[in-house]
Parts: sequence; structure tokens; C-alpha cells
Amino acid sequence: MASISSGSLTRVLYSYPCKAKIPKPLYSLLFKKSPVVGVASMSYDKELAAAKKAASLAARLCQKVQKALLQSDVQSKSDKSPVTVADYGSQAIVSFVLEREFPSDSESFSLVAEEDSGDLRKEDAQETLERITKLVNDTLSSDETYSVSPLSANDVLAAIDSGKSEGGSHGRHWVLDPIDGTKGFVRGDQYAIALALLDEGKVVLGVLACPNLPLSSIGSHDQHSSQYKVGCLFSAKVGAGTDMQSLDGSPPIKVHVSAIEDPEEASFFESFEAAHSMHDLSSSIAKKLGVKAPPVRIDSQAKYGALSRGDGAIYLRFPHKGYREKIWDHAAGYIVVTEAGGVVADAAGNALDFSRGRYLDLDTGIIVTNLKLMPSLLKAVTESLNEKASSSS
Ligand SMILES: Nc1ncnc2c1ncn2[C@@H]1O[C@H](COP(=O)(O)OS(=O)(=O)O)[C@@H](OP(=O)(O)O)[C@H]1O
Ligand SMILES: [Mg+2]
Ligand SMILES: [Mg+2]
Ligand SMILES: [Mg+2]
Repeated sequence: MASISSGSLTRVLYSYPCKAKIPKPLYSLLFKKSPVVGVASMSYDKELAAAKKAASLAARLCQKVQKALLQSDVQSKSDKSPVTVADYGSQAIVSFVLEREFPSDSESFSLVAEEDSGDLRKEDAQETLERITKLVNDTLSSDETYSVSPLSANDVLAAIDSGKSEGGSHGRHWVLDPIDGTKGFVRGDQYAIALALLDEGKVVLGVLACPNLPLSSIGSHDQHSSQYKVGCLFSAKVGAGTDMQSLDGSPPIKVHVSAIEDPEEASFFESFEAAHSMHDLSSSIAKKLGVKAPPVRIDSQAKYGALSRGDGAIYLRFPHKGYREKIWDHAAGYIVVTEAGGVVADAAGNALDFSRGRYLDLDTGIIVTNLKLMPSLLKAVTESLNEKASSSS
């Protein structure tokens, strides 16, 4: 993998007395050549700077809304999941900033994003649309580098609908979750603005803005305490590692995943919402591994951000049967963690494939940890899944 330096690869090789004992899919995940070889020589500096700017501005809009959240700001989509004025506003801001930063790419601009304007075009949504338009204009005018004339409601609808791309394995595609963890956002808890860029089907950069995540580790203290300064911006570029800085603009620092080798010392993250991930399965896996600490449950890709700086060592995600993972729920988090030295795999140990459109096609679940723990984690996952299958047959 591009993120694994030759030094860490050597250490992993030496940690196995016999390479043949490593499960086949995991072997290729840990040892295969960089999947981004063809694009690794590109710099993506301008794209990363634009992504950081877009996500930071969107975070400003979201923070404002979360502070004054009214019940009327929360609608239900056709799949019954919540969506707020901030989800729409964030998507409009990111779409607008990206298109403006790359005017020459307007013909080929492609954005795969979660929200669409369908519900906002309905007659009874006029007031909501006006509110979103005002939020977007207020946020853009708060940034001194954007001296733009105010956007109309139609401009906002068009910006939201730029996110309809199907993605795929050719060319470049931005991937956006304007608010990941909307349930957390509505509760006043963790959420993230997650933006990544795919080039020829590979994630080449990613940004996670986590307005409520403490700048210090959440592994060691109560994440809800108001004592700690919050607001993190994680950013990663292929081959360049992962940075973290405060959302109000402190200089970035390099972050790395936990180096823990003994599962007994590890702690693990999982979804806050039991409906999003099978907590009983995670607890059986953790038990098999010998993890002693209780799970840390937080919303959104803030989990990937926290993992990338070593707050915990493992992330387990096992959606209930039938759920299909979307690329915007993982693309930014994936590169933030892998560039910090971590490994992201599905439950069979295969690498995630972001090149197949809006969905990820994967086996059962997603597991994330460091290079040392992945083989034993995968073994525990396989055993727990087998036990679950035989108990339900
Ligand atoms: N049933 C089900 N199973 C699995 N995942 C689901 C499910 N329903 C929704 N989602 C997606 O989960 C996204 C929120 O991420 P998390 O699960 O990490 O956060 S949470 O702790 O559950 O809030 C959430 O992202 P947002 O919609 O962007 O908030 C969803 O895409
Ligand atoms: Mg949603
Ligand atoms: Mg999401
Ligand atoms: Mg979302």
C-alpha cells in the first residue's frame, strides 16, 4: 500500500516467522505493491488546499446551525434518515468552493455526494430553501477571499445537485459527505465533513473536518467534557502522511496510528448508533482478541480521525444484513487512516474498492487497525462471524 513505508513493511515481514501463515487476502493487503502507483507521482497540492478550504468553510456553517438547532431544521428523507439545513448548506458550500477553485475543470467536474435537492424543490420547502441560501451566503461572505455576489436559491439548488455523479474507475471524482453522522449532529455530538478525491478509482487525498472532536486524545478522557478545546481538521495526501490541525488554523502536525501490539492494551471504536453496527458482534470480536477496555462509541468518520492519531487502536463496523455502504462514508476516513500507517479492510481482509460507483461492494463489514494487530483482528473477526452464522442456522 502507498501508505506503508518500506521501513514498516520490513518490520511487518520480520514479525511473521512464516509468511505462508498470513491469510491470503490479508497478505495482498499488507504486501502488495501500491495500488496508487500510477497516480502517486502527482502532487495534488492545489486540490488538497481547496479541499481543506471547502471543508473548513462548511464546518463553519455546520457549527452555526448546531449551536441554534431548531426542530424544524431536521427533515426526514425517503429512507427515514435525518437531513438538516446544515447537510444541504454544507454540500452547497463545498460544491461551490471546488467549482470556483478549479474553473478550468468545469466540463469534467464530478462530485459524488450524499444529498440531492429533490425535497427542497417541493412547494412546502420554500422557507427551508431560503434559510439554507442565507446560511450559505453568510458563510461565504465571512471568508474574506470570497468577494462573490450572493447566490440565489436556484444557484444553491444547482450547487447541491452537482453532487449527482456516479463516480467510477476513470478520471477524477470528488467524494463528499456534507455531514457524516447527522444523528450525532442533531444530538449535539460528533459529526464530520468528509471530502476525498478519487483519481482513476483510487483515493488520492482526503479531508475530515470534525468540529466537536477535542484536539487532545479522546482515549484518555470524557469526550463530552467542555474542558477541552475542540475542532480538528485532518488531511491526508497519497504518499505524504496525515496531518492534523485545529479548525481555527493552527499549524498542522503529523499524526500516526497507535503502535500497540498487544490487544489487551488496545481500545476500539464503533458506531454510536446500534442500528448502524452490530455491537454484540464487536463485543464478541473484542473478547476473542483479549481487548479489556470498553468500546468507545462515537458518531461519524471522527472515528477514523481519532484512530489516525492513536486515540484507540481498532475500529469495528458491522452493519446489519442488507445495508450497502456508500463511498462517502469511508473515502476520506480511509486515506486519513492509511496515510497515518493504518490498514482498512473488509471483514474478509480485502482492500476497499472505491472505483465501483456510489456504493462499496464488500464482504460483511469494515475493520481498521494498525499493521501489527490486523492479522489477529482478522482471525477473531472470521471466528466470530462463523460462530454467528452457525448459531443462526
Ligand atoms: N442502517 C445503517 N447501517 C449502517 N450504516 C448506516 C445505516 N443507516 C445509515 N448509516 C450510515 O452511517 C453513517 C453514520 O456513520 P456512523 O455509523 O459511523 O455513525 S453513528 O455512530 O451511527 O452515528 C450515516 O451517515 P450520514 O447519513 O452521513 O449521517 C449513514 O450513511
Ligand atoms: Mg445521511
Ligand atoms: Mg455519512
Ligand atoms: Mg451525511
